Amino acid sequence: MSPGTLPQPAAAPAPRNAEVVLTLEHISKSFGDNHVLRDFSLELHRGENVVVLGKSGSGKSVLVKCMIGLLRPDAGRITVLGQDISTLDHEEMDQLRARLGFLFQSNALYDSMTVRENLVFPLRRQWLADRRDQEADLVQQALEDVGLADTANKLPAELSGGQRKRIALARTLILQPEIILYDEPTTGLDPITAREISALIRQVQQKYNTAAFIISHDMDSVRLVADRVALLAEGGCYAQGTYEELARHEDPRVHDFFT
Ligand SMILES: Nc1ncnc2c1ncn2[C@@H]1O[C@H](COP(=O)(O)OP(=O)(O)OP(=O)(O)O)[C@@H](O)[C@H]1O
Repeated sequence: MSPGTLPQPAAAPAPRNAEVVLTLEHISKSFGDNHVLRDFSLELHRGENVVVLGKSGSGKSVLVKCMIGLLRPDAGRITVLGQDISTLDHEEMDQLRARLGFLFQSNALYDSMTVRENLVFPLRRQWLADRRDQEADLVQQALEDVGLADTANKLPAELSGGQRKRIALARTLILQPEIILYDEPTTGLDPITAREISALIRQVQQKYNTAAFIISHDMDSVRLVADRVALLAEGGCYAQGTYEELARHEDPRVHDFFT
């Protein structure tokens, strides 16, 4: 790559006809007089990366918390992998969450555990007992997927910020999630490392055909990872389209994000 040349987005799959794996229908959520979500609707397809953009305080985290059952919307329906989450009991919700992957901004790695111990930790769930005898292979595969095959015996403190982000992603991948929720995956990383993480998000999508719901403010990353961008404003899905479509949008509320 010559200096100053921007990396081009990887060729995206054509997910529009693919199965819908997550549906948010007419979601509303208020805290007292603060009407955070108002009639928000969005669909996510298998194999598709959707980025949700929105100003600080617009309700992105509230939306994610509703999706994973940590907050109950006041109105609307959320269907994840074919299940209306309002009908699930605690255990059913837990089992559904195990089919989702989360990559938190903080990485949420255990500092006192080695990389291997961090990776096997999520496999210790009761209903995943059948995968326990494959632990070593699963750890190896997940570390290879993120390009860090030789770090199994290291502690998180011995790794760089970008490497810790990769290990956090490996820990998510070990559960073979069908949908991955990324919360600002490149925040706090330098621009080169941020691009490497964006490329990795694309590689994971292409290898496993996972769907991803990504919250990001990093427009370089948004351009690289998004098949579709949805703008959360005034509590609703204010606009959606490809990165290029929204960047050309006439409404300054939309294209201001891209300038
Ligand atoms: N548990 C809660 N109780 C009361 N208000 C809440 C609660 N959670 C979120 N809010 C309010 O909802 C609004 C949206 O918050 P949210 O954290 O979803 O924003 P965000 O878009 O994720 O912002 P940022 O980009 O800064 O992380 C804010 O006004 C916040 O104060």
